[in-house]
Amino acid sequence: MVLNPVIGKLVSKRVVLASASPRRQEILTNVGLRFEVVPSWFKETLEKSSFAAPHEYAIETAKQKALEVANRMHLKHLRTPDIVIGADTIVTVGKQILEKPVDKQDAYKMLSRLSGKEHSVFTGVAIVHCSSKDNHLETEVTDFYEETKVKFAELSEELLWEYIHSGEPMDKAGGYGIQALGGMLVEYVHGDFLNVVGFPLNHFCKKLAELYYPPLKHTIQHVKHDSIPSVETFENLSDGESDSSNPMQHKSANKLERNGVPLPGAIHTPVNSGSIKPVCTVAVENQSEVMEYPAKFPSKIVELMDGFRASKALFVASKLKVFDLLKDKCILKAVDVANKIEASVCGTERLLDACASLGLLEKTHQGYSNTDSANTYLVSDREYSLHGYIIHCNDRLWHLFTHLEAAVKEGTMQTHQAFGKETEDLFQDSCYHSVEAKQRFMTAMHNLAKLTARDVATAFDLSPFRSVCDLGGCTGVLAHELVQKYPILKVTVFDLPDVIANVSCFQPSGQHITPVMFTAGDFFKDNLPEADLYILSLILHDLNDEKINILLSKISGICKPGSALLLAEIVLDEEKTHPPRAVLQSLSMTEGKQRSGLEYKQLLEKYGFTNVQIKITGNILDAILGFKKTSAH
Ligand SMILES: O=c1[nH]cc([C@@H]2O[C@H](COP(=O)(O)OP(=O)(O)OP(=O)(O)O)[C@@H](O)[C@H]2O)c(=O)[nH]1
Repeated sequence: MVLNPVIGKLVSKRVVLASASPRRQEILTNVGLRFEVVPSWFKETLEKSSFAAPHEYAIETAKQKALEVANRMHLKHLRTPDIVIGADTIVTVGKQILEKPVDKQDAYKMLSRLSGKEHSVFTGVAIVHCSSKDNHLETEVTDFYEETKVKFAELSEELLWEYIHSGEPMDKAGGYGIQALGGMLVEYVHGDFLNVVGFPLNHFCKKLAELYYPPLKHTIQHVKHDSIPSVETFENLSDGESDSSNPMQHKSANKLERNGVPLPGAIHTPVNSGSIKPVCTVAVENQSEVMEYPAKFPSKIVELMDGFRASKALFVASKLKVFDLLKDKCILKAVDVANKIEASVCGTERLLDACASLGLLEKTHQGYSNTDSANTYLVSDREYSLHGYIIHCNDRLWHLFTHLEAAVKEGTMQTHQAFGKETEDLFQDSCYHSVEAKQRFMTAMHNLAKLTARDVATAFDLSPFRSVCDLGGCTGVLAHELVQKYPILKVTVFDLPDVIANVSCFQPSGQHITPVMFTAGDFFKDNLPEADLYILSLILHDLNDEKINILLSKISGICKPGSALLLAEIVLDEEKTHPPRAVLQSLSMTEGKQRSGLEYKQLLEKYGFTNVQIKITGNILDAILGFKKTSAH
């Protein structure tokens, strides 16, 4: 899933591959790039001896291929493409450059030259960004090359001719196809295999990442050197002002020149890491013109506009149990999935393609299969499955959010409008109306808790405590994490009788598991079990001030000095705009609210807890710990 964000940057662009090579088309299609193919008419006749090094020849040929297509498309009054990609692959052995053989005799000469030796394969790539100004085509070229070393075994005459007669060598640089029969001739490959096949995909993605996500000073520590930026890096960058689908807005971070004149702030790097040399049809421009670029593409907004479609595709695929069908490496065609889920073939195919585009499924010519992440999180019976929670999002939250406008206008939860029931009845109905619904809701909560419990349990040093009571601790996931980390702790989970009656099937098995105690009760009405550490995980944000007052007064009342209260909640930043997950949750208009770190501190202090510490875990839930005032305070 690391490549997708870079490739995704090109989704809204008209991309043209200026190549007739089916291998290049396949390599780029396989990673989800959408493009048109317009083979170049540029004749590969540049004078090789005029280039100082073979890779310069490959780069120049790639560039001319791409520019020929860009110019032709522009002149023919076809819509000017946004990006044209050209490539050229050559083989060098000694000082000789080998391209595609012209006939069998030529192939024979090439292959015998390569027999028993190591040679280099260079692919030059040009990424041409096009724009049309006053009907003039303007182009900016980013180019680079990749070298791979390949060693051939000694080839007998018989083998050589048999291979040539197979027909494979004729349209391939150096007279062989490493991806097919030619692979049998190869002893080793040092470097990028796909570069030999005709397109250095990894270097291409790095180049795109450089263009579309140049490192910013404050994010540099996230970018692994010499690697495609991680998803985290992309998110960081795309969330901020730096986000742009127009790489030309990042000139100062790239090596940019216009008509050979370095732009202000341009950084120069060694030639072989690629260079951007704009090729313009207009005269040298002055600086103010140079700085004029089209408005940046609103990728974040487009992503948000499409977000609801993506969510619903995930919900429906989960509801139809598509990921269950494709578990355990099962590969199915759309028609087979359609039969099993009793849906139309055309609809199923569109849904499966949508899931593939979202990185939830993989699509090959054999059919569709789960990605690793779908296997772990979307198959309904997996340990960390989010299936139950996704169904809850689909069946409940989705409907609530369709009434968001009214919710905002009225400032109230729209349960009645969405479901014809009041909130309390609805919860009872949807989550507990049948054994199955109860089980599903508890599984959803249980699995979500498994994702967060460890980080909450280890947020602070809890070794001074001897007994813990997790109020509303449901199936006891956090309780079990605590006894695992602090085996001498006596941990009690206190929850409603309906919940406690169903916790047994969620308990871990094994001889060495320290038991957790479960006590049924209502923390608003009943006496709380004694403990020197109380926990409220994901409780306070759902309660109104009155209920908070009842609960915190009660806990504070039974806490002895030195005892503590641990909250697990999402802590908002002080502007209350981050993290978005919590801010968006607030839109449900529950009677409670999300709070910032300062607000949690003040809340705990109000009920006699001091020395409040907050730990932002980096997980979904953060942790807040406050100690009951000792008499010295
Ligand atoms: O092991 C392999 N080595 C090379 C290839 C294919 O060889 C050609 C290289 O030729 P060129 O770069 O000139 O590209 P063309 O096919 O002529 O297409 P253009 O329209 O882009 O000029 C290339 O197709 C490689 O894929 C191979 O398949 N295996």
